[in-house]
Amino acid sequence: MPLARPSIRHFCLGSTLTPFLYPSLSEACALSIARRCFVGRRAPLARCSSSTTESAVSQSESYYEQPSHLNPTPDNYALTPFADRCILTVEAGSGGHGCVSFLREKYIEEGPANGGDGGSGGNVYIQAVRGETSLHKLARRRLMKAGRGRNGQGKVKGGERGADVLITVPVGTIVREIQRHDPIADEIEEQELLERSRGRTRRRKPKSEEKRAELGDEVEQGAYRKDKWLVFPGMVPSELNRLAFPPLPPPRKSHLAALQPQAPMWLDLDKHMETPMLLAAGAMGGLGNPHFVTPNQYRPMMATRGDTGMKLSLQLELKILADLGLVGLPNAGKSTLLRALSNSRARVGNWAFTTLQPNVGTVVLDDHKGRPKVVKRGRDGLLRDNFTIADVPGLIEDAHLDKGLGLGFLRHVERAAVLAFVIDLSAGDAVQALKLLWREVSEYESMRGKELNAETERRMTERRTVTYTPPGSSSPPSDPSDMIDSSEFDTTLEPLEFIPTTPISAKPWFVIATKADLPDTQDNYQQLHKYLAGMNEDAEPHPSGRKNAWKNGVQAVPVSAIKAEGVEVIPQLVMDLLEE
Ligand SMILES: Nc1nc2c(ncn2[C@@H]2O[C@H](COP(=O)(O)OP(=O)(O)OP(=O)(O)O)[C@@H](O)[C@H]2O)c(=O)[nH]1
Ligand SMILES: [Mg+2]
Repeated sequence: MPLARPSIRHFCLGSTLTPFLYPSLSEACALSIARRCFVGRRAPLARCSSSTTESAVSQSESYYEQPSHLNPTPDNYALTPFADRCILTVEAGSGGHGCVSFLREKYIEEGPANGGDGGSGGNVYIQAVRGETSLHKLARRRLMKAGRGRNGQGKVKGGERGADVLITVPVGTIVREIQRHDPIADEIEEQELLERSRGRTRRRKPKSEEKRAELGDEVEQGAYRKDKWLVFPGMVPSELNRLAFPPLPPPRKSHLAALQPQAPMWLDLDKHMETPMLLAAGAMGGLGNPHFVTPNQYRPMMATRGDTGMKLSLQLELKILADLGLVGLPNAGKSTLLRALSNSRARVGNWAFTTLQPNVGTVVLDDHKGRPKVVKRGRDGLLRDNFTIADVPGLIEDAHLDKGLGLGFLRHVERAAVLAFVIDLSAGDAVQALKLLWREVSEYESMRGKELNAETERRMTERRTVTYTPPGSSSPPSDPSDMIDSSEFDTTLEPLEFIPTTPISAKPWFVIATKADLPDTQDNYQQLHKYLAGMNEDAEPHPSGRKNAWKNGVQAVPVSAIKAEGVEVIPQLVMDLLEE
């Protein structure tokens, strides 16, 4: 399909009309722009004389025809792989097995037990880091598994610890637990239930066999369990039947397990993390045969197997945390604006839905090349030298009914501190366009509000611990062999529930009126300006129709993104609004 380029013929007329982008129209705006203008700013790129000459016409015409950074050909863009949702199964490492071994030396035929303990399994950590921008790598991997501990060896050599894994995610990722299978936690719970049913309120410390023998207690006998015990290699079944097994040692958890987030896990990683955070601690290794030496059994022929690591099925969702979110109809010029303000190479094309995934650009306020600095401090009191902008796919009328690309992408601007409504002055009534955008944004807000209520209700009724239930059964399995492999975890991807943030309508916002270089756009801008002035003076209601909506001197900035005219005022405006 041939790609439609903008018709250029009449553009030149517009550009001659906008040497300073409507200074006479908006005294207030011009004043504020002048106030915000940086000292030593570069002159606007194209300043035309008021008289339209032949040469000016042809110059302007060639300006629009010449591909440039701001007027790129549709194939001039950088597309980074992107995914903002994924399901990930993480598995903590299983413990290595204990070892059954005996000292054998010259003249010591039947030496004492000297089997080492198994190493513990590797841990799974998560870290939100600034450089990451997408979850696509995790979406492809689907399973992250920590290393298994090595088995113990003779001469009381303990097994090596399993390798840890680190999951790095972009800042702004929300992690929610879907399912959990923790065999040791289940075992501990089962034992506690058993003890409670026997009428013991407090767990008694198990006495050692020696102590019991001293006290004349009957020594408890355990039984052989294939999933728990390891016996001396080469032992035949008849020997195994004669072997007296001690009671199984109580289930053990790594001391690191106390640092794990409580179940059900819900993490909002909205800050850069200097150190990783533990998600799942590795399981303990098995005990070597010296642990089972008793006065009666000098050479125990058994050791325990390492514990199985816990498995977690997690849902990850990225909600980009940009300072400024661009909201606009398709083809309004959002991506061009992003290119004009940052070094982004977002795709630009003269058709709707050129942008299909969010783009984030960084506006450098001071590039150490003599460019004026916007002097503003962030909330932490530090001088800010940049801010980020998120450009998302365009919204259309009835997007809340899933038309166009729906409202899903609004979640990327939902957490932005400031919103900019990008309105195309050449595409009909700007006021109507602004109202339409706000209508869709309010629909999104009410949708999220309902989700929040449902989520609060759900959390109130939900049990604190999450247990794994195999498909088709209503109660958790009692036999560990019933436990199902992680590959059978339910991996349906539902949108994550609402995380309470500032309502969108309560965020500071302003309007960027684009394509101000085109002819016959001044009237449209004037109408928009009048409407916003009326709204600021309470003569007009807020376009969202909400009560506590923000309207603290909303401005409309006329710009020509394609020529980078008028965009210089945006950084200072955003920095001022970021302080609101
Ligand atoms: N004359 C003029 N044309 C512009 C301006 N800004 C953008 N355009 C043109 O408008 C068309 C659409 O621009 P985009 O930046 O792709 O618009 P968008 O809002 O990102 O569109 P979607 O990604 O589809 O939502 C392109 O042909 C741009 O060259 C402007 O300030 N003046
Ligand atoms: Mg775009």
